[in-house]
Amino acid sequence: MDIALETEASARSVSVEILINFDKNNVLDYSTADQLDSRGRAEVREYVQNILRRRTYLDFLIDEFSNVKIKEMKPSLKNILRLGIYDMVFMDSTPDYAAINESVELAKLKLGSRTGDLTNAILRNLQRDIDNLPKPSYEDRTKLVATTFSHPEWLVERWTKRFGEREAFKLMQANNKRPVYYVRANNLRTKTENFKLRMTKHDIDFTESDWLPGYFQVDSVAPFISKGWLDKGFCQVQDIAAGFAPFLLDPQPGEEIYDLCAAPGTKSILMADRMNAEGSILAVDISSERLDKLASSALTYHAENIRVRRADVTELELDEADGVLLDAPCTGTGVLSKRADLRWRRDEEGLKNAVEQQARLLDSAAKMVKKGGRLVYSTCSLEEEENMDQIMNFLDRHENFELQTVEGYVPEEVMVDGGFGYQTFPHKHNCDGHFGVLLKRTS
Ligand SMILES: C[S@@+](CC[C@H](N)C(=O)[O-])C[C@H]1O[C@@H](n2cnc3c(N)ncnc32)[C@H](O)[C@@H]1O
Repeated sequence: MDIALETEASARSVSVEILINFDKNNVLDYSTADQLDSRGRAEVREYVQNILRRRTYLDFLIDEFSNVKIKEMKPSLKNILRLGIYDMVFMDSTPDYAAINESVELAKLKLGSRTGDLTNAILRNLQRDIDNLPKPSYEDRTKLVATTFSHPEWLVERWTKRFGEREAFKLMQANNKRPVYYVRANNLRTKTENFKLRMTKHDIDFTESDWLPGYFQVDSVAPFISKGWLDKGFCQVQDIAAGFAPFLLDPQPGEEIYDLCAAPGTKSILMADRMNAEGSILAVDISSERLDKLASSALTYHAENIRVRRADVTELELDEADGVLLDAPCTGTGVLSKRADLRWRRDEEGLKNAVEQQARLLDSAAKMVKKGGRLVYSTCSLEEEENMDQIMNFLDRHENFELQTVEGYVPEEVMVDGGFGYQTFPHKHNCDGHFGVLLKRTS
């Protein structure tokens, strides 16, 4: 076997392991991919996210072409078939015979020759109908849509009710596409103009955004990894909508800034850049593992004004700062293209818990803002309870805060609520879904 094929074969096998673990434990753990080279690791992430983006539809196809129902299948067979069918239906670059052979070999290796034969039979059945695949035809509309677009039924119901069916379809379609990527030039290590020249010199295609300075939409982040530009701190991979919250806080050189819920730190680094690393950023997070990543990034990016503190924000007492960013933990329904796993890990109960946790975090964050100071609240959620409803409830509890306009900080097309907040949507704005507001402490 040549090296490329060998890498692909092991990437398939590792992907299946990761998907089995996800089915069993609801945890997406890529550590088994560490044994592969960088290309193999990238392939594993692609495979896993692609399968998770299409999971319900793939399971529907398995049931259509197999005599053994998916409910009765072992997790390993289920995931080998999902991967094989994904390749055959969605990947033009993999010939069907190769997808079938690889899947059969993997099934034999993991489950024995009889399961290899079963895999072969199911995939060959599908291959015969590949140009005329069956479509889900359930009477239950929610189930039909959930299967077609591979989203959980609770989200289908919620979004259809809120946006109407046509727009909900567009949103789900956007979630099932390959994500859009942006890189941001880090001016603490290079200058945006030099970074542009560097990309041009290395024949990297990019589109400079006119939404925020220093952001470039790119096809893939692979060249930035392979050329070592992330390790050298020349640029960060950061969705442009994730950049809005730090721009809204607008930290100035010399100010005292708290980044609560800061890890892994992409927004802290951006703020350090905006402050020219002058003044102070205290980056707080409850997770030491994620804070370690933040501390190491701060070194890489020359963000010398960042200090880190491990703490639960709801129990933290600090002096009042000029500006506080609360980038709260949330359901993440705005990032389901990049984090396809989240759609299977979230439910209505999780949404309720997130809302309660965000309210507690907001109340604590409010205590750390000095009079006249700013508080930015942001999420990567599309859900109103986590976003503007959350802020309205906060304002009911805190009369000494008022909403400020976001005009002048973010592009007009993403402004909501008369300019008192921003919200991006994957199907409308060609980026992840993020929400944010700017609050001022008045007394
Ligand atoms: C949305 S992520 C933050 C992303 C980060 N701002 C960035 O841009 O890289 C939310 C973070 O909140 C942290 N977190 C959750 N509950 C917390 C708490 N009670 N106190 C402090 N951090 C908490 C999580 O560990 C997680 O790192």
